Amino acid sequence: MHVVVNAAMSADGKLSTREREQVAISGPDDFDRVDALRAESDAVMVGVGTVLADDPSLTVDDDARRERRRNAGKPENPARIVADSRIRTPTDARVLDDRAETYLLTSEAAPQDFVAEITESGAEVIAAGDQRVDLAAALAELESRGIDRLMVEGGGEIIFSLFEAELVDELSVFVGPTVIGGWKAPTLADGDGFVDDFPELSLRDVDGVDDGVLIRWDVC
Ligand SMILES: NC(=O)C1=CN([C@@H]2O[C@H](COP(=O)(O)OP(=O)(O)OC[C@H]3O[C@@H](n4cnc5c(N)ncnc54)[C@H](O)[C@@H]3O)[C@@H](O)[C@H]2O)C=CC1
Ligand SMILES: Nc1nc(O)c(N)c(N[C@@H]2O[C@H](COP(=O)(O)O)[C@@H](O)[C@H]2O)n1
Repeated sequence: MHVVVNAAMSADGKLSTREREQVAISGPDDFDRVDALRAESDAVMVGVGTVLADDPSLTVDDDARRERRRNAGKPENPARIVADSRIRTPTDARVLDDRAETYLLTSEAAPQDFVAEITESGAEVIAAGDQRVDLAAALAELESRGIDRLMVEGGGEIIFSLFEAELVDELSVFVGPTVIGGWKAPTLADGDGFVDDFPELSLRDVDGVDDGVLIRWDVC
């Protein structure tokens, strides 16, 4: 499986505010690039923190891109994946609507009545890990279901865990023309953080997009 992490951060490295409210950091050209990246992916993944904060749809906006997917024999939207160890995804979350297939990655600690409720909402539950989602095992399970190209949109906690598990192949970051600030505002990689064995990145390219910069790295 090829895993691409894509996110937008402020010039000071924040993904959103200390209140975890969504901020449009990207401009129109970057949002369009993100839409194209979604359309090229088999699935788009977020952590449940992002579902609770943003209630994203994770679908492809552009009609022509959806039509191209249909013409290629694919579902019009990529599958949606939420890492949600104990099932905190609300049953009325947009990721559970019928516009795309949805997988919830959970752990053995997920209450069985929640599993039943979420399955009834139409999502497929994949349990991997005791207390937290074992991302390597869950991604291997997704690969066996035909997901070869995975785009991860965040947030900071799930991005850190994917780097920690050495599962990221590519990182693209849009650095936008704004300053958010705040010790408690989420950053690109939160979690426990590394103290050594830092993941190394190899610069692929840098482009001016909107009033910011798009930086793309391969993970070494
Ligand atoms: N600017 C951008 O591009 C983006 C910004 N955001 C922002 O990020 C914030 C949400 O980020 P976070 O709070 O960090 O939440 P997150 O979206 O990274 O989800 C973290 C949650 O995922 C679950 N999880 C299950 N297994 C896990 C594992 N192995 N490792 C880590 N987490 C696991 C846990 O419940 C954990 O609390 C929101 O404020 C949202 O607006 C989110 C996505 C993109
Ligand atoms: N690429 C990007 N730029 C920003 O400025 C952002 N705030 C985000 N946020 C991500 O996009 C998701 C919203 O998805 P929908 O448009 O509702 O499908 C949000 O949940 C974050 O993952 N991304």
